[in-house]
Amino acid sequence: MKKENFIVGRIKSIKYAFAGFFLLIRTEHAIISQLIIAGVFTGMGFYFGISREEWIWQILAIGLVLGTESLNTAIEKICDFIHPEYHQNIGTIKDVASGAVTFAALTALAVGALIYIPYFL
Ligand SMILES: Nc1ncnc2c1ncn2[C@@H]1O[C@H](COP(=O)(O)OP(=O)(O)OP(=O)(O)O)[C@@H](O)[C@H]1O
Repeated sequence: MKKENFIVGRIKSIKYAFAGFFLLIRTEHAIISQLIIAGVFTGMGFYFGISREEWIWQILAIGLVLGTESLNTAIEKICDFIHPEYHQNIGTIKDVASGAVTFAALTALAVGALIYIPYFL
C-alpha cells in the first residue's frame, strides 16, 4: 500500500476529527445537554465578570467533561457494536466508562464551586 504524504495524512485526520466532533454535537444527547450546561456557565462567567484565570479553569473543566463524555460515547458504541445483546461484562464496561465521566463531572463541579461561591457571598 502506498504511503500517504505526511501533510495530506494530517489534513485528512483533522477532517475526520471534525466529522466526529460535529456528529457528537448534532446527535448525542449527553453531549448536547453538557453543551447547554457549558453555555449556562459561560453566560455566568460573563455575568459575574470572572477573571482571566477563572476563565482558564472553567474552559478546562468544560473541555474535560466534554472530552471524557465523548470517549464514553465511543466506548458505548463499541460495546453496542461488538455485543448488542445483554451481557454482564458489557454492563460493567459501560458503567466503568460512565464512572470516568463522573470523575470529570465532580472535578468540574468543584471548579465551578470554587469560582462562583465567592461571588454569592
Ligand atoms: N448490552 C448490555 N449489557 C448489560 N448491561 C447494559 C448493556 N447496555 C447497557 N447496559 C447497562 O445500562 C447502562 C446504560 O447504558 P446505555 O448504553 O444506555 O448508556 P447511557 O449512559 O444511558 O447512554 P447515554 O450516554 O447515551 O445517555 C450501562 O451503564 C449498563 O449498566
